Amino acid sequence: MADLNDASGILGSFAKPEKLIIDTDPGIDDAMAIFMAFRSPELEVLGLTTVFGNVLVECATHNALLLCEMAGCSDVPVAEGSPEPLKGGTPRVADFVHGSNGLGNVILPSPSTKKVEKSAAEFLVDTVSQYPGEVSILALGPLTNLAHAIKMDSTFASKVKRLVILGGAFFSLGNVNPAAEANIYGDPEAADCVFTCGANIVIIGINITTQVQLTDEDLLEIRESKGKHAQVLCDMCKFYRDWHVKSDGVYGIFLHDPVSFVALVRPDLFTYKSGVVRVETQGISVGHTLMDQGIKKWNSDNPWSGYSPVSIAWTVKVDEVTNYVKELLMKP
Ligand SMILES: O=c1[nH]c(=O)c2ncn([C@@H]3O[C@H](CO)[C@@H](O)[C@H]3O)c2[nH]1
Repeated sequence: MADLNDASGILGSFAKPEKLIIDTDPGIDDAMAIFMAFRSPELEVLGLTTVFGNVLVECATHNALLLCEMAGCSDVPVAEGSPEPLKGGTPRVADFVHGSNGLGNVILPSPSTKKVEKSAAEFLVDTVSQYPGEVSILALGPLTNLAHAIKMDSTFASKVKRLVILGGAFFSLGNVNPAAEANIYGDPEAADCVFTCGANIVIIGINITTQVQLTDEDLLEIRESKGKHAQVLCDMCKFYRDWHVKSDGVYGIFLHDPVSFVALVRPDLFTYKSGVVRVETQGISVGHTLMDQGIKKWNSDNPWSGYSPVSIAWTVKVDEVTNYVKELLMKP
């Protein structure tokens, strides 16, 4: 497994950018992470795949196309993914966090491009097969598309370079309820499938992402900067910020998706623990993520036994990650 604390592989050479697919449900903090990825020369964004989550999947696709266009990257393919969780039923959406259009109710033009014909799972499987061992995936929403890809191609997991996931709350409170974080709660069966698939996985939980915030002062500084997308992002963030005041008493925003993006490009700014992670799929704690850290030798097998370990972010260099996000958002 790659040494997560060694960033030299990705940062040492700009000669060969790392191939990346972003699986996303944009979403205001998704928009930030997507813009950040497009502004990072060490990455080559091969495509966006969309999923329900912060918004319905049709809205996620609309927003993904629009964000690509705003970034000047309208040639980047967008493949629409799952409208519902693996087991079916009405998807849970978080319009109370992101506004009814997912982008803070900011009025924006419609995209002029269209989604590709392939489904998200087909796009993931085909692209990863085209470049085995070379494509990383940044997963910012419920893990339904990835679970479909794993079920579609039994070699998918072994061919993904790195899978960096925003999801879960490790040994801390969720944000849907005390047990569960929104992305995992949105499709717990998919999350359990992905976490146990054997891929090279790094999970960034909200126990990490809630430590990294932009204050109202930071948002003002970004708005007044010459950052390429600073104005529009700050407009979107008004709605998101008001939710944080109401929900968490925070006069600012949590940087969930941007922090996960930073973990992709600057893994050295985090420490990690390795262990098997399972997801509760029933009962009052549905969506709860629980890691066996391997500290205890169990007397008998349990539902964690026999699966490959994943890495979960354990600590974060808060100031350095915050500054990394700010600098990228303020880049002209
Ligand atoms: O349902 C939600 N409730 C929240 O409080 C909340 N805060 C942020 N989010 C979104 O869900 C992911 C993190 O759990 C990110 O995509 C946030 O935008 C939330 N979703």
